[in-house]
Amino acid sequence: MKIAIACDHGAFDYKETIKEMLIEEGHEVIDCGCNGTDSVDYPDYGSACAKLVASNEVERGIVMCGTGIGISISANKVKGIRCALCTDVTMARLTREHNDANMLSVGQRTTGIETVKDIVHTFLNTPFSNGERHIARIQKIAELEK
Ligand SMILES: O=C[C@H](O)[C@H](O)[C@H](O)COP(=O)(O)O
Repeated sequence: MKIAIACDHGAFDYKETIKEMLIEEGHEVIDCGCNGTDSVDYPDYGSACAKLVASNEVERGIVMCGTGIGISISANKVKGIRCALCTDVTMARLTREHNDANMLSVGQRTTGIETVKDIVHTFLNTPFSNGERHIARIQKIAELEK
């Protein structure tokens, strides 16, 4: 799968770990930064990653910051993005099945790395349920963007 990944300084270590894991597993990863632990602004990186997803240059986006909150809010400002902040595997499964989330957000300061690895695998491997009620709700989200 072609995946874009981004973080701020608060999640640089996790971004590097998850990027390496995905590449080892055979995914193509586009790294949108940041590139170190010097303080940066998460909207810059969250939006860069989200634009690659929205333009279909990549299939999925994964973003990270201290909590995962700021960078997910930023990603969700880009039209067509459904970015889900997940703190456990159940949330990752349900956001794929119910929301057809195209981006995942996690927090380095809030969620352990082994849980994050499981969340990422679940997010990438769970298909959308295609349920009629879910499709109708996602269409309503899209209407809000008009
Ligand atoms: O939602 C925002 C993120 O958690 C940021 O990673 C966090 O606010 C950065 O905080 P600081 O600049 O104090 O490292």
